[in-house]
Amino acid sequence: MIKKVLTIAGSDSSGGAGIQADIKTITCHKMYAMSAITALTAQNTTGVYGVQEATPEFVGQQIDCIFNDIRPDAVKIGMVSSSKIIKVIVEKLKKYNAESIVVDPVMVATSGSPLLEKEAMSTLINELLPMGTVITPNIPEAEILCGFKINEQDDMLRAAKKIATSIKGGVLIKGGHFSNTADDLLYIDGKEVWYKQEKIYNENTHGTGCTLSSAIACNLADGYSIEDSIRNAKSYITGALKAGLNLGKGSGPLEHNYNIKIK
Ligand SMILES: Nc1ncnc2c1ncn2[C@@H]1O[C@H](COP(=O)(O)OP(=O)(O)O)[C@@H](O)[C@H]1O
Ligand SMILES: Cc1ncc(COP(=O)(O)O)c(N)n1
Repeated sequence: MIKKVLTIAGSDSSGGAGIQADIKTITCHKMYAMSAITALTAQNTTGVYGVQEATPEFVGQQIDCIFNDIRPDAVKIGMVSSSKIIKVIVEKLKKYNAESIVVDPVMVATSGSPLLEKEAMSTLINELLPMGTVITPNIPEAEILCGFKINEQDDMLRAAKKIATSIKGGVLIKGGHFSNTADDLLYIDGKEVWYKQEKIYNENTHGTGCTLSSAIACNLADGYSIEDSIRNAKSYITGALKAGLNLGKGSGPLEHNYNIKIK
């Protein structure tokens, strides 16, 4: 039976991040993708130029339609922007007992544009992150969550341990923002697991976080453990970066379908 994966996130008009990256990733994993859109962004590889939020009621209505008809095997959550939207997502995920939830605490786009309202930060931290089977902050997001600067890998471990005190699930700190390495760290059940990867010299990293979190959700839907899901997802993102797609005037998108052979 085909696995079904839901993404709750924002739309990226340029197709590299957000809902579009998620649907491409899920489809490339040969799974069935569904979406609840939290916001429309007018965005391209150079920046975010406009945001039109969905109402919280409409976000809730989309989630109801999905769960009342085609129950997802895993859920990925990306851009959530406002406190009211986060609250409705939390309420619905609890109502439907959603499982295998990957929360990517999206705060700022790769281009530097904010994607989360300031007032929503505490709701994100106190209500949404604790629902995650695994959460996937990048270095700047992890710094906000732990309250100190992360300059090296020892700091990543200290940060993960601190963040894990208020989260039941796994904490994956992504190391893509370091200059020499792209090693990610999972901290789960008091154990650290490193996913080592040398840096690929490709400036086109628009949508890497969205893609990784969706790929983790796909692997969870397939029944892999959290540890193995991240290992497989890391291998997928590395391949998508290595494929070397070069589109747009700024930080371009990934080649999601690098491993698909139809023609
Ligand atoms: N240049 C790179 N080379 C190899 N892996 C990378 C590179 N940039 C990002 N990654 C990987 O992509 C994933 C997303 O990480 P990151 O870019 O840190 O997150 P975000 O997109 O949320 O800022 C991580 O697995 C990270 O290690
Ligand atoms: C709608 C939307 N959601 C998320 C991101 C973050 O993208 P990245 O994966 O590069 O951190 C984005 N740029 N746009």
